[in-house]
Amino acid sequence: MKITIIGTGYVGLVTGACLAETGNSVFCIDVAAHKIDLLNNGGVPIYEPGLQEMLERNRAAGRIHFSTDLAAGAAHGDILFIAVGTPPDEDGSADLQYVLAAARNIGQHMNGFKVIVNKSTVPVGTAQRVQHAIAAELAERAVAHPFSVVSNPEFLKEGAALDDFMRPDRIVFGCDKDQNGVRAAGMMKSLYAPFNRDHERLLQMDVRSAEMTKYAANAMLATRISFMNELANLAECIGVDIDAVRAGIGADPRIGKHFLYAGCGYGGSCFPKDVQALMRTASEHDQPLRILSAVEAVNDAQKQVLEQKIVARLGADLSAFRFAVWGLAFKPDTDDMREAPSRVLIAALLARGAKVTVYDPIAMDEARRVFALDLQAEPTASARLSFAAEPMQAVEGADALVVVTEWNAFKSPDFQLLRAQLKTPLIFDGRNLYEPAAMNALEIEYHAIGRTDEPL
Ligand SMILES: NC(=O)c1ccc[n+]([C@@H]2O[C@H](COP(=O)([O-])OP(=O)(O)OC[C@H]3O[C@@H](n4cnc5c(N)ncnc54)[C@H](O)[C@@H]3O)[C@@H](O)[C@H]2O)c1
Ligand SMILES: O=c1ccn([C@@H]2O[C@H](COP(=O)(O)OP(=O)(O)O[C@H]3O[C@H](CO)[C@@H](O)[C@H](O)[C@H]3O)[C@@H](O)[C@H]2O)c(=O)[nH]1
Repeated sequence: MKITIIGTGYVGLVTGACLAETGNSVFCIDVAAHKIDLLNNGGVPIYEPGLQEMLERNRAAGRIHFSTDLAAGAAHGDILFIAVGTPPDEDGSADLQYVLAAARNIGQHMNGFKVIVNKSTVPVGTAQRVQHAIAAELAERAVAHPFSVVSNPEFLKEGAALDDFMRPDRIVFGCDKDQNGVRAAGMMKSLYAPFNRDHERLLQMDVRSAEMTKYAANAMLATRISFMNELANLAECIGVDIDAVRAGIGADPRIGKHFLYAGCGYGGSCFPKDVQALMRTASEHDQPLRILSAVEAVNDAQKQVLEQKIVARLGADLSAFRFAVWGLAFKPDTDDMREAPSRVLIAALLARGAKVTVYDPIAMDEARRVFALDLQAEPTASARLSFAAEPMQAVEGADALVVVTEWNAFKSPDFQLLRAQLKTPLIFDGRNLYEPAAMNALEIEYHAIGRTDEPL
């Protein structure tokens, strides 16, 4: 099929690559000319495992093209995916300006029957707004091309995006019941057939329910994490190991063992903004979601837990100390630092006068960009932040190591070397990577999340 993807970010680029991989002719559009130039020169603007290779393969086969030409994009695809950002507005609601701009562009240039698919995460009712935006442009042009707007939210996780897309748990899509909607549903089923070989993955529903499903999924996952983080904080006070509790409750299939890890808070471009947007929708309808208010408040507090542990151990004035920080991305296997807990921690340490040396296996370029912005008004703090070329270099002569992201490379370091490199054998671990008993044996003082130092 002929497919156009509008927006070549994490979702658009992965969607485009995977649909090209299954043989479709894919045209990717973005307003950011530098991204399109990079893609046309063989580069990839984001880090996502396997993406570079998949794009190369499909580019060589002539199945994927990149352009800033919206008119050509609107003409190319029978199915047009909108995969642009929906960042939080000032009041927490999803900012739909990019989605509606893409819709207007489609209306200005479409040239026949089109299926327009909302892939972006958008509030209930957005498909209708997209529909009106396109219809208004068609009316302006005095043409009457038929079209249908479909909701097809995306559930991929960064760092595992290709696998999630190629082998999805489910593909949710919502279509209208009118003639164009039925035609659109048929085209969606054909497009996704290669990802639905067992005939169990496609979940068709009405448009509004599909829109809501995305927010419900992220809100449920965020709730699990805040629940575990709050229990972890209690566990520390009463001599309980949260990791043992996780194993114990996770064995119940009604709870499940996945996505139950306590840590230093959830980040990323999705959970924080989607929890906020759903709360906003709820309060607009006078149905406040009290659980989600708590989920958000717990997460904001959890991002400060490492700082609190450091202050409890070393004092409020940290100007005599230098900290090594391992992990900057909001999770492993991505370069994405949007809402990353590392940013909250590093800002707090610098504000308390500390020196900080950071290391991340992939996100170093992004970190330089992000901290240049975060610290632009604070040159003295900025001067106390340095970037290491490898993990042990960050640790050398540091007063403590703080682990913020659970990259594989941090899971089994040479502990003897680590101990020797640190000025003080002191670790604060926001991701519970190490065994407290083993740290005891190595005479490393170890502070983790919700764990005791009792040998297991
Ligand atoms: N990142 C994820 O893991 C993930 C997963 C599932 C769903 N989502 C949702 O998907 C959407 C996109 O997220 P993302 O992380 O890919 O965003 P992103 O910021 O990485 O990419 C968005 C892209 O859209 C482009 N763009 C903006 N306006 C445009 C326009 N009018 N025409 C063409 N291009 C335009 C931007 O230049 C940018 O390259 C969001 O709604 C997000 O909530 C994200
Ligand atoms: O047990 C866990 C699991 C995750 N996290 C944290 O939660 C955040 C989000 O992680 P993850 O969900 O793996 O990454 P995302 O790429 O943000 O993916 C989420 O957000 C996407 C965008 O909406 C959805 O498509 C995905 O299904 C959903 O998992 C990260 O900071 C993790 O460190 C924990 O603290 N404990």
